[in-house]
Amino acid sequence: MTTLQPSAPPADLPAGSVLSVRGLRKDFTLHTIDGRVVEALHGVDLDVAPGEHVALAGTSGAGKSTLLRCVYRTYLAGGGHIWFRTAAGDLVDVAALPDATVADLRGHEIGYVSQFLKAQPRRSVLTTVASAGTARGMARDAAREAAAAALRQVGIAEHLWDMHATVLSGGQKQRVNIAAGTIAPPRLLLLDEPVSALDPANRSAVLDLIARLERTGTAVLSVFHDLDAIERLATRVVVLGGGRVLASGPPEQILRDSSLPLEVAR
Ligand SMILES: Nc1ncnc2c1ncn2[C@@H]1O[C@H](COP(=O)(O)OP(=O)(O)OP(=O)(O)O)[C@@H](O)[C@H]1O
Repeated sequence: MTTLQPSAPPADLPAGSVLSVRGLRKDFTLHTIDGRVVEALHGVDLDVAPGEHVALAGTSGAGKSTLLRCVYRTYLAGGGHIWFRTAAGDLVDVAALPDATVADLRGHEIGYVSQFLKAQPRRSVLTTVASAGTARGMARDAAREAAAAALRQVGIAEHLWDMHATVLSGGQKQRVNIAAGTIAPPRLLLLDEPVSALDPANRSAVLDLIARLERTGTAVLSVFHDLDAIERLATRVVVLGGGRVLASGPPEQILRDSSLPLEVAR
């Protein structure tokens, strides 16, 4: 994978932010359709502070998932910077870091939970969650204890813990996924529709867990297709449209602004 050229962080980034995205651009070239270019992000700026939960909103195709994937470096940015403040206090540009450093950050400081669990074959539910903890530096026994607590919290019954995660239902997998993604809370948690397959009771348990993480200082950048979840959890909503930031503000203001292109369900 290639990387952009590293550069020094600008002096005017907010002092306390965990994440400061500046001028982020991303295009996709569709080689199978005559090299057509899809312009997904056109120069996005946003900041997330510790304990802050920034929810991305906007119509389908606005660039929300692409933004999360650029921050996690699943996609390489086409331009701009993704400044991340590490636990050691260094500001690093995720868009320009070597792959090995990105892998290390993912292991310890930046978590990503999508709507799908990538379950390893023949690995039990408890081991799936515990190994996410050991990957973040927890001792084996502590990770198994924390995994049990996280599974209880998201309502996965004990008789399921020794089953292979691959055989669970969609909603069960999604809850195992969130337990694994939050077992050792990262400094920055990226959430891409983490409750899309859940019934109301389980959804509520997962939202409680995310709220608790925020109170312990985890910075969250999320996509929820659900106005309730945004109202309950977000401290700020950033509305994207056509790959640009259209508006940013507190949920109570943004979600009631009928002039904004929001696409969320009640
Ligand atoms: N891997 C890809 N290859 C080509 N185009 C892509 C790719 N990923 C995203 N896009 C395009 O980038 C644009 C933004 O997509 P993205 O998935 O970020 O939107 P979104 O706001 O998350 O939408 P939704 O709410 O429907 O999930 C869309 O036009 C999409 O087709």
